[in-house]
Amino acid sequence: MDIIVNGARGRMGQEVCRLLQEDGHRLAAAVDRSGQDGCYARLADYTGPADVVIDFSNHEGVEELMAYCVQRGLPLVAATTGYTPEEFQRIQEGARTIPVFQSYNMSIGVALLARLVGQAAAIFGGCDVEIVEAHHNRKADAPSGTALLLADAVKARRPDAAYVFGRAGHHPRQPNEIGIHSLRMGNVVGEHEVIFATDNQTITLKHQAHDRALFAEGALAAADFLQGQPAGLYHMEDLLGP
Ligand SMILES: NC(=O)C1=CN([C@@H]2O[C@H](COP(=O)(O)OP(=O)(O)OC[C@H]3O[C@@H](n4cnc5c(N)ncnc54)[C@H](OP(=O)(O)O)[C@@H]3O)[C@@H](O)[C@H]2O)C=CC1
Ligand SMILES: O=C(O)C1=N[C@H](C(=O)O)C[C@H](O)C1
Repeated sequence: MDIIVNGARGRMGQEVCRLLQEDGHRLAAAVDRSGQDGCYARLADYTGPADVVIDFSNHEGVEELMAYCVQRGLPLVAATTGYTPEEFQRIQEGARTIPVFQSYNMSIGVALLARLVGQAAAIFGGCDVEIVEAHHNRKADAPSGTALLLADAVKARRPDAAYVFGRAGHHPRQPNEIGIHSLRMGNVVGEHEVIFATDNQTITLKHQAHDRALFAEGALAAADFLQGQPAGLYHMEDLLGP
C-alpha cells in the first residue's frame, strides 16, 4: 500500500515514515510545511500514486487536507488533535465522500480504556469523575484529544455532564462535573487517568503510552482497515471488535 504522510517531519510523522517501511507498506510522499528533507511543502504538490493519507500535522491545515483527499478520492487516517468544532465538522463533511478513520488516540489500549470508562460511568452513576492527562512539554494543545475522548465516553452515559478544565478560586464541585486536568512536563509520551470517586471508594483506570511507535502502529492498522471501505467516519471502536 502506498501511503502519503502529512506532517512527516514531526515527532509522529517521522515515526510513521520509519515504521511503514518495516511493515511492508510504501511511502508514496512525505509532506510537511517546512518542505525540508525531501518533503513536499504542500499536499497539492504531490499528484503521484497513493492509496491513503495519514495525517499527524496541525488542526489548522484541515481544509487543505480534506480538499486534497476528497478531490483525489483518497481514504484518510485523521490522527491530529486540537480541532475546533467547525474544523471537526469539515472532517465529518468529507467523510460523506471518502472513508475517514478519525481518532484522537490511535492505540488499542486507549480504545479499550474508553470502553471501560463508559461501563464505569454507567455502573457508578452518581460518582465524581476526574480526568488527568500528562504529556511532553512541546505539546501544543490542552487538554489532549484523548482526555476529551474519555470525557465524551462518560458523557455518553451521563448526558448532563459538564466539563471543567482545571480549577482555581472558590468554585465548589458540582455533582455533574467532569474535571479535566493537563500536565505538561519533560518527555512524557502520553498518560491518561480517569478517576471515579464516591464517598467511600475510588476506582482509577489508567493508560500509559511508553513509545510513539504505539500510535504509528495504530495509524497503519487504520490505513489497512480503510482499504475497500465505503465513505464514512470510522473510529478505534471499529478496530477493537466486540
Ligand atoms: N491520534 C493519535 O494517536 C496521536 C495524535 N497526535 C497528534 O498529532 C499531531 C502532531 O503531533 P506531533 O508529531 O507530536 O507534532 P509535531 O509538531 O512534532 O509535528 C507536526 C508536523 O506537522 C507540520 N505541519 C504543521 N501544519 C502542517 C500543515 N498544514 N501541513 C503539513 N504539515 C504541517 C509541522 O511543521 P512545523 O514544525 O513547521 O509546525 C510539524 O513538522 C498533534 O495534533 C498531536 O496531538 C500525536 C500523537 C498521537
Ligand atoms: O501530542 C501528543 O503527543 C499526543 N496527542 C494525542 C492527544 O492529544 O490525545 C494522543 C497521545 O496522547 C499523544
